[in-house]
Amino acid sequence: MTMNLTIFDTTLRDGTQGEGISLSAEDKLKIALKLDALGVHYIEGGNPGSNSKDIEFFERIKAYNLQAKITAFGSTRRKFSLAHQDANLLRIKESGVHAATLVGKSWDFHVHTALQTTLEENIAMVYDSLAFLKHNGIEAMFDAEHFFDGYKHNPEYALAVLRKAQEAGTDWLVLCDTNGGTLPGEIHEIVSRVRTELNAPIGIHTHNDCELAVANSLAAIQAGARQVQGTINGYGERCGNANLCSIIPNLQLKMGYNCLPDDKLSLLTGTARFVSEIANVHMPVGQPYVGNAAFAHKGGIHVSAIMKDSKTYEHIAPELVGNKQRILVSELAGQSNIISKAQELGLDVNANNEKTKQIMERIKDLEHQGYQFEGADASLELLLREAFGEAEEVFTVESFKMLVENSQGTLRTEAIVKLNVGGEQVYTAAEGNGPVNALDNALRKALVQFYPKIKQIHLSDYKVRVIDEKDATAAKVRVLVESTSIDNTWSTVGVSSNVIEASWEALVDGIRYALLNMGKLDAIDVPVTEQHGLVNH
Ligand SMILES: CC(=O)SCCNC(=O)CCNC(=O)[C@H](O)C(C)(C)COP(=O)(O)OP(=O)(O)OC[C@H]1O[C@@H](n2cnc3c(N)ncnc32)[C@H](O)[C@@H]1OP(=O)(O)O
Ligand SMILES: CC(=O)C(=O)O
Repeated sequence: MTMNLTIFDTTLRDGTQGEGISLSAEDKLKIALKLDALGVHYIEGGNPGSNSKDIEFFERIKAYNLQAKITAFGSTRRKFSLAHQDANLLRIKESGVHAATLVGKSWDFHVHTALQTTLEENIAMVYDSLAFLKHNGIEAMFDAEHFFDGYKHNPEYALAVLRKAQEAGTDWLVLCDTNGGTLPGEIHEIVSRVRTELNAPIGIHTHNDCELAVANSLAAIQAGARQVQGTINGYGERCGNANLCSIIPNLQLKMGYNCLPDDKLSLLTGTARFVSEIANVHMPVGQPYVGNAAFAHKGGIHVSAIMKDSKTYEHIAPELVGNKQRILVSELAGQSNIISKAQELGLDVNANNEKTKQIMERIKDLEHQGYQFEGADASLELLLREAFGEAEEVFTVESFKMLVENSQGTLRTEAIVKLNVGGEQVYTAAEGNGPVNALDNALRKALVQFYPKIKQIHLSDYKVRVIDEKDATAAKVRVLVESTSIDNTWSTVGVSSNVIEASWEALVDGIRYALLNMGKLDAIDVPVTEQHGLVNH
């Protein structure tokens, strides 16, 4: 029979202890709803004894009928005080949660150094605080902080703390590798020993300081732990917490445990990206399972095999976790990459096609010159469509000119562009707060009368990279431009030893791509004005 595991998400508590992560009560609500939809069992919402934002979260979340249990976090009572008078424990009770986690010391060194109290007083703090929760009808989890370090230094004391927590009626004993320095073999051995000594169900909470948080969580489960604590995308203090986006599919797809209902696992990628968006933290492309490149194939040999059977280079079907396969085209491409990409675009292509070989050579040559198409999907599409004769000529560029003038301390930048749109010549001038902005404005101004929909497009990112640094200011640069419309984002690339020219190339490709994809015809409904052929200012 498949074993059920309990997934405890602490993105909203331990995740926010990660550098650069700050969530408002509103952000926390949105993430909690997403986590609930994913099917996790516990959502640790924060620390009501810490700040009013968390108190607000616990108040507002009551309006929702969630499947997951919302839990509050706090620590054991302060030394030499009474649990029922402890401000932090009272805040937990007042938050109205039905489940709470208390962190307490299990390493004698910490008791002496951080708490500066006696080993006996710490044990009393653990007992009193957990008993307080139970007395108030709250499900209690004990996060035994630094348990593995504590066990290695003084196993009798570490186990005595757990025994006392169990005696207080604790529902879960959660063993924490707080400093993240323990190895998987040690975790397995220590969890196994704890299981022989105590009856309460065991949970695991690990940190990623040795890049082992996921491995350590799996080792604990193999040794009999039944609850895993972690965060979405591994956010957390220092190097982060255990990444649930890796732990859950490993446990469910590889080790045969039940973590989430089967139909929910496919929500994992969407959840990871949603949380990264709200937290405003860029996701590493290569993040396992849920990253953009987790199932992206670049090497020609890989793509050739993938086209025969995806299993040749994919450890699972990406759809199981809600991700998708991507084929990248670069100088490492073989014909298979081009064929696959072209097929995706609906172009008529086959391996015997001489054109495919020519395009491959052209892409390799352009990459050699400094272009990079794996990050410029739209430029690649234009290149392929042009090569297959399927790109309509929406406009051609006749010339452009830049003027940068410093007049009495005021900098003025103006761009003038000359285009040919359907046989008609258009000159436009526009100012901008810099050369790229001026070029962008002039280009749009020239085209908007033919294609009003370009008003919906804006430039959302602009990156410049120097390609051969040794040539200093004469070096070639690669410009990547990201453009966005209401429901789409695309990237284009330009390369030149002149940053203006590289930017112009990327800008023009960005607009051309948009016009081809929006459908040129639905834009011609605007009457042609007498302004055509004039210089607009
Ligand atoms: C491993 C973990 O991740 S544990 C969770 C860590 N998370 C956080 O700290 C975030 C939220 N924390 C906070 O908002 C604040 O630290 C608060 C509100 C909890 C406490 O704030 P303050 O009262 O100003 O104390 P401060 O943060 O400076 O120091 C912590 C105090 O708690 C004591 N303490 C630490 N752990 C425990 C514990 N398990 N049980 C009881 N007291 C503890 C410390 O000894 C220290 O007391 P001292 O001031 O007498 O030396
Ligand atoms: C409780 C906790 O976050 C830790 O020990 O790491």
